[in-house]
Amino acid sequence: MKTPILIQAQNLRMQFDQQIVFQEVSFQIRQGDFFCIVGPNGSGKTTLIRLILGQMQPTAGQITRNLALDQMGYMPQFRNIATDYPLSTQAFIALKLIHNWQPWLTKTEKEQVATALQATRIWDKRKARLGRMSGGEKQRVYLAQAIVNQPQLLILDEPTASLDVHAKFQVMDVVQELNRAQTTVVFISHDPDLLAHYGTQQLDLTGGTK
Ligand SMILES: Nc1ncnc2c1ncn2[C@@H]1O[C@H](COP(=O)(O)OP(=O)(O)OP(=O)(O)O)[C@@H](O)[C@H]1O
Repeated sequence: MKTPILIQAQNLRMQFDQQIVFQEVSFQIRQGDFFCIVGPNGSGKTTLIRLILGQMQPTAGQITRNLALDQMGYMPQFRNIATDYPLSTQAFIALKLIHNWQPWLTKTEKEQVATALQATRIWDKRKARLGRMSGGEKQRVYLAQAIVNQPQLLILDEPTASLDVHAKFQVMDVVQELNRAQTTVVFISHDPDLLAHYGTQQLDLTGGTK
């Protein structure tokens, strides 16, 4: 039996001034998918993610979300962080949960941070300063922040692009475990090995302007 549709896109067209980035793009993302978006630089992968996240509206076409915006977690492309960045790993992950009206964590929220630290296998580094961690560890911290409120849909924009082979598979193993535990994954990558190994669906934006 097919699982429920979380995202449905019909005939999407995206244009900035005279530049058509893509058009006639249609797809469905179902619960449990490991949905890969591929295409060369500038083909509109990040733009498509911004449409899914509701941060932009398409020039034409329709995108329907059958889940709330706060049910989506997003890990952007690699951001390096200065070595003197003052926050610990766990404090950085908790930033996602801090509310202006209550600037401390509840017991449940502390448990959510602990769960995210364990799921991404950085529990032992929870008190380490983020700025001093390796590239692969930082990526797992960003991943932990993206999953701390247990989103139904997790969107990853080239999560392994800057990593060596070992660190790459450490990140991907965590993502695969999350997917097996029913988190739907949307995954942008240029890495054919990863796409073949983990992907269950693929949307190719190559030549999307035609
Ligand atoms: N807000 C914007 N205003 C104008 N042009 C934009 C805007 N956002 C994206 N673009 C343009 O849309 C095109 C697609 O950009 P996008 O970042 O989505 O591509 P991408 O496939 O993610 O690229 P990469 O693989 O290099 O990350 C680019 O030419 C970019 O300059």
